[in-house]
Amino acid sequence: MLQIAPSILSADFGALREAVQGVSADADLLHVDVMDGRFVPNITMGPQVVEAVRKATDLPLDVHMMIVEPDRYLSDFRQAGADMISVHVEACPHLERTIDQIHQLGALAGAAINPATPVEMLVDILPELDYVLIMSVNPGFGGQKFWPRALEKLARVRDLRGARERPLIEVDGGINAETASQAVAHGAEILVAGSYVFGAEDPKARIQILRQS
Ligand SMILES: O=C(CO)[C@@H](O)[C@H](O)COP(=O)(O)O
Ligand SMILES: [Fe+2]
Repeated sequence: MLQIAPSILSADFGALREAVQGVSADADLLHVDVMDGRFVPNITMGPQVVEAVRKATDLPLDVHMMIVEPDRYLSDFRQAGADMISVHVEACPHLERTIDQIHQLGALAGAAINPATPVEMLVDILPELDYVLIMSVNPGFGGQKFWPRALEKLARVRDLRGARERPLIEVDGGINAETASQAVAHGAEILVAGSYVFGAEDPKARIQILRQS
């Protein structure tokens, strides 16, 4: 079943609780973008914000760590309420150990990859992953244009997975009604959408449109 994960990066931070509660009945997950100004050229939120969001909703929290040395913060984010944690392959020299740590903390573990990183980097770790996050923009900011070659990458992960049910395939960046349909046709099972959902007057309606992809 297709899962829709609104990204709070594009929500009104002055009214974050209301924004989160406004989508809680319609979304499947809530996506939280953690950026450190080093792995990506932007700084966003830390465990305190995750804790606040945790109190505002029962939705599973999907925390996307765009930081260097994510191992140092896994436990803090888990304690703050993260249910799913993805780390970037490009930031993890010992990815297997990092994925194992996420599992030991009791969360689902995902590996995220930038547009320029081939999905084949994941071949040997694939059976240990709960999900793969394919970036369809260069990470760092919301509101960017979908990178069409991400579609081939989605299809390649689906091929690599073969007959197994896991890892689930998540796509993140530039998702709207049109790109959502294309992504789903190429294997996406979790759609992250920030500006398309929270930039709209009626975020719930946008979630319903994505669900029809
Ligand atoms: O991880 C990121 C950006 O680095 C995303 O999760 C964005 O929040 C998606 O925003 P839109 O492209 O949907 O506006
Ligand atoms: Fe993200």
